[in-house]
Amino acid sequence: MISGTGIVKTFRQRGDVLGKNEVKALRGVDFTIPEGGAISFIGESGCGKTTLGRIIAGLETHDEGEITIGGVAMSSLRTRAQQPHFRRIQLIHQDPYSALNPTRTVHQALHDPLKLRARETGRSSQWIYERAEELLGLVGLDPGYVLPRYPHQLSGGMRQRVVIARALTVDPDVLVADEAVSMIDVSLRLGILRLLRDLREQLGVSLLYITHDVATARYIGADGDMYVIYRGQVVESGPTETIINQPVHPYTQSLLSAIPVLYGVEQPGAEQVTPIDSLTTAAVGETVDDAGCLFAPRCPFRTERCTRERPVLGDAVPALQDAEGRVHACFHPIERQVAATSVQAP
Ligand SMILES: Nc1ncnc2c1ncn2[C@@H]1O[C@H](COP(=O)(O)OP(=O)(O)OP(=O)(O)O)[C@@H](O)[C@H]1O
Repeated sequence: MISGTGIVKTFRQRGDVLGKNEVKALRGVDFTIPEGGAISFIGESGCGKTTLGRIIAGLETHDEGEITIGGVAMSSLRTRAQQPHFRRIQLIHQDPYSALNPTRTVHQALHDPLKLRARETGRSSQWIYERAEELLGLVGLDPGYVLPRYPHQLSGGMRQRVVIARALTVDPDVLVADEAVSMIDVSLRLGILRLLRDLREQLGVSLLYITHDVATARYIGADGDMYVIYRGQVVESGPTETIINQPVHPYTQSLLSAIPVLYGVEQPGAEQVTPIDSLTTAAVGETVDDAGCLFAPRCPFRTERCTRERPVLGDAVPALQDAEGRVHACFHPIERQVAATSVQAP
């Protein structure tokens, strides 16, 4: 199990002593990735989800908080000693082309990490070749075809499968998929999502799925938890199906109201919330950063209290965690029917 508590990250520009241009990317985030489970971080661009994914994968430092991997608190270790722990968490980037070295064939891309793995586990060089073929087979590629090829000779979907195969060379416990299908041709996306789900089933690897897209998050982690992030704060979290079917935070409701219609003729629930995208960014700029709910300037249900006080996840009214296992940071949590519902075609 991997967990994080109170993760804070602020980006500061060099020389910005007064912190005038600092960006509060994460404001005290808690999360748990259960063994073999699938969770998702969801939110609009800039909310901090990529930064959180990078911190979890050990690719970015954080200012406050603790990451615990398999019961070991990372703050108790020196950077070098943290590396084998973070290696158990592999990040899959959204752009498979930039993730692969264009001057190296697939064979070369897999050979180096496998050679290291062979050394660690006392295996032969023959094993390296066999394992490369096995991993490519596992991600649905024909080793004979892809091994001698360079990234540019493969489709976007194939490249992403190679990136996933490379991540698997170290036998990870967790795959962090950051918008893993957003730069892939639409027709190939479902195949990659299905592959991630299959890998979880076959290998028992946990998935952390980072996205702005509710539908794919649901596909990947319907049985896991969803964390809705707004401006660096988790505003609602809990079982994915509960969050999608009975969201209580107005931001989650806005995200869900904005889901495109998927099947046949559908209409949004009667209580649809104004999709936040239709609000101006000027409204966002009105947020007073040190007080009040971060979502208040865009919230159609805000009250005077919301502009004065900041609700904390789990502390807000009512009690800590409701019967559905969901926590939220809102003073006025009300279930609203916002997701699209099926209606009869005329
Ligand atoms: N290296 C950096 N230096 C300064 N600011 C950064 C840096 N990385 C991220 N940020 C800022 O931190 C905030 C969170 O960024 P992050 O990339 O984590 O968001 P995101 O939700 O993943 O967005 P996207 O989906 O667009 O990648 C943003 O305001 C971003 O501009």
